[in-house]
Amino acid sequence: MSKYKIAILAGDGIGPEIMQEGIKVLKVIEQRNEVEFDLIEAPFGASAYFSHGSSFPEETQRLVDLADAVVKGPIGLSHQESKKIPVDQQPERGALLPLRKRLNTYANFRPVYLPKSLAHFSPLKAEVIGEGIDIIMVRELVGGLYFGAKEMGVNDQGKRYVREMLEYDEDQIAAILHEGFKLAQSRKKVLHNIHKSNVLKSSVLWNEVLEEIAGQYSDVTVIHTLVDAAATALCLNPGQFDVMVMENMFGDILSDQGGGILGSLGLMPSACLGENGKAYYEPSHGSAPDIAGQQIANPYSMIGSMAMMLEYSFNMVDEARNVWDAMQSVFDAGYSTADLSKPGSGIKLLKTADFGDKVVQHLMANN
Ligand SMILES: NC(=O)c1ccc[n+]([C@@H]2O[C@H](COP(=O)([O-])OP(=O)(O)OC[C@H]3O[C@@H](n4cnc5c(N)ncnc54)[C@H](O)[C@@H]3O)[C@@H](O)[C@H]2O)c1
Ligand SMILES: CC(C)[C@H](C(=O)O)[C@@H](O)C(=O)O
Ligand SMILES: [Mg+2]
Repeated sequence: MSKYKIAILAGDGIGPEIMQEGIKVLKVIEQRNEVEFDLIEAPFGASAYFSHGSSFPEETQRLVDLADAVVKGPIGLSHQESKKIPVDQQPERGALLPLRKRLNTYANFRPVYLPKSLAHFSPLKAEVIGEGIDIIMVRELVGGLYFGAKEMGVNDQGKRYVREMLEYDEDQIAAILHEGFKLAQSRKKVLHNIHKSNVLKSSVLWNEVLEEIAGQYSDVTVIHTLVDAAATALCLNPGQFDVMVMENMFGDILSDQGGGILGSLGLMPSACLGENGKAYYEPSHGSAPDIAGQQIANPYSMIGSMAMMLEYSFNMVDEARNVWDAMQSVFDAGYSTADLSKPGSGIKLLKTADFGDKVVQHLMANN
């Protein structure tokens, strides 16, 4: 019997609601495999700030250090509410970025997936979706603008100013590019390198490093695309992309655009991987304060993140596949949550918990 300790950080907004559905799925996986999941909940995010005085309390820090994997719901407050917390202690700066740094999860895999049969979820025309969308965005997660030196103050002319640095060294760049190349090798052997070397020196170094290591992956074709052009191409012809590799900020923005072309951020799971098995799993989206507490959020992103954990942290590849298939079966049967079931769409509406229940039913049926 394998035993795994999983830190459960439910987070804010819709976090607890969608986490609940992911846990339902893990319980099923546990029942039918020689595996035991020790699920340990811990405070994290704005809710933790209010209850414990810190958005990443020490007890949670200790837990993520010893856990075999961490699953995390989205954190954060609405723009207005966030003013109740001092800027540096807000959960994005005070919890999420420190979690990424602590586990050194430099490689963030964000699948953007929509089979042809679900093209009606997308705001794009069926002919634009073509044979479907099947992209994995590989985002560098512990460098760049997010973690560079920052300074704010008043300059010699008495003007307030800010300076934040986009910093990378060659090892950080090589590490994420290797991830992109290896993934491309296991898929269509095409790597879209997303950059902005016409302006940013960071992209010039990025591309230099890419040229240096590309020889190790001679079976992979590299296609260079400027990030702004990539944004357009994602809307006009998403089918041209397979593996896209990019720095932190580009990946943040393009992955949300990925959710847009699918039809909902609720379809965006992700895996954040580091060295020596360190990993955490989270939806790509935020805490959705506009719909929190109403049981209308789509838990696909959270359940999908758990499927990625089964595959990457526990090597339970078949069960991960079963989870994806079960979610697909719910959609194929004509159901979805409110984000994808607009009035008149003909799609039968499910509450958050009902979606989780249906996934469980399909999983059990596929035993
Ligand atoms: N990794 C994270 O924890 C993370 C990621 C992004 C944003 N945030 C934080 O979340 C807060 C809200 O940010 P935002 O409103 O800009 O973005 P958001 O991703 O929370 O929401 C954007 C839109 O997508 C919808 N949406 C998101 N997830 C959904 C789901 N599972 N099902 C159905 N609809 C869904 C929301 O209702 C909203 O209309 C902010 O505090 C932000 O900093 C956290
Ligand atoms: C909340 C925020 C810090 C985070 C990011 O920008 O990385 C989020 O938008 C994401 O995409 O995970
Ligand atoms: Mg984002």
